Amino acid sequence: QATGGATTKVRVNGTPAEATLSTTTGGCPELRWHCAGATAERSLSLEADVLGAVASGKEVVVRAFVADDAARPPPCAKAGGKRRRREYVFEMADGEGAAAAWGGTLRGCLDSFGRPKRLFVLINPYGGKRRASKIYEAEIKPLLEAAGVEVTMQETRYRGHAREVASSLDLARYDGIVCVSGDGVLVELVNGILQRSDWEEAIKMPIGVVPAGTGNGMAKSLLHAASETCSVSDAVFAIIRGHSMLSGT
Ligand SMILES: Nc1ncnc2c1ncn2[C@@H]1O[C@H](COP(=O)(O)OP(=O)(O)OP(=O)(O)O)[C@@H](O)[C@H]1O
Repeated sequence: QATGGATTKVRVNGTPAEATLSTTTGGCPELRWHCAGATAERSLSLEADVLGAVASGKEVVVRAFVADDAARPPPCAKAGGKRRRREYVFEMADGEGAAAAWGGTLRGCLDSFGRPKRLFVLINPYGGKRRASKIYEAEIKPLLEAAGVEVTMQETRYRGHAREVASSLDLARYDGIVCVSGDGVLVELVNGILQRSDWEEAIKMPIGVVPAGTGNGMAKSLLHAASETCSVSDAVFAIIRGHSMLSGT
């Protein structure tokens, strides 16, 4: 709040720039900067583009998930193209105090979005083309780490295992459950939850699905409803941003 709208001299990944962190305007807070000599202003929407942010010394490192053409007209325009992880290092001309203030404001904004912090991830290594475990290591884990999500991972070892896990999982330890699978494991998970004596409370647990099966009908329709394409990284990013199957968002 204290830094809302103020323009500050920075270096962004080494290039001198003027940057603004606006948190006071209505709509989604955003980070905008204009590099010396550049024509276009660049912007990141905290809600739609940013995974996490940390201040360290006089730097603020912002981890984002954006399309290559990150220069977009503000505010919060949807990026075209495939998103990938990018890191922006803002070195504050005003030093450590300014970096700490920005870091605090960014974290405060990100925290206010109600994103999940602790996820239980269930992976079916035998679903679809049997690539779920590789997909997890290569694409899912790095994104969740960049977003600072604490993950407990469990691979299903046999048919019916997901149902068993869901029927006895200590749900208080998690903000959500994610299936890296097709529809079969997802159905088992829901059935396991419905089998619990506390099912009426337990069924409120947010559930997400990352497509790693054959048909992936559920992942496709959920991502379509959220105007996202059906890719692993889009599904993970939707989960990081707090979209889940049961909330219907
Ligand atoms: N370790 C395992 N060994 C054998 N079968 C398993 C194992 N883990 C889960 N399963 C079973 O695999 C079945 C299919 O899984 P899943 O839905 O993930 O993939 P899929 O059938 O390829 O995808 P879709 O359902 O989207 O077409 C599930 O019903 C589940 O019971």
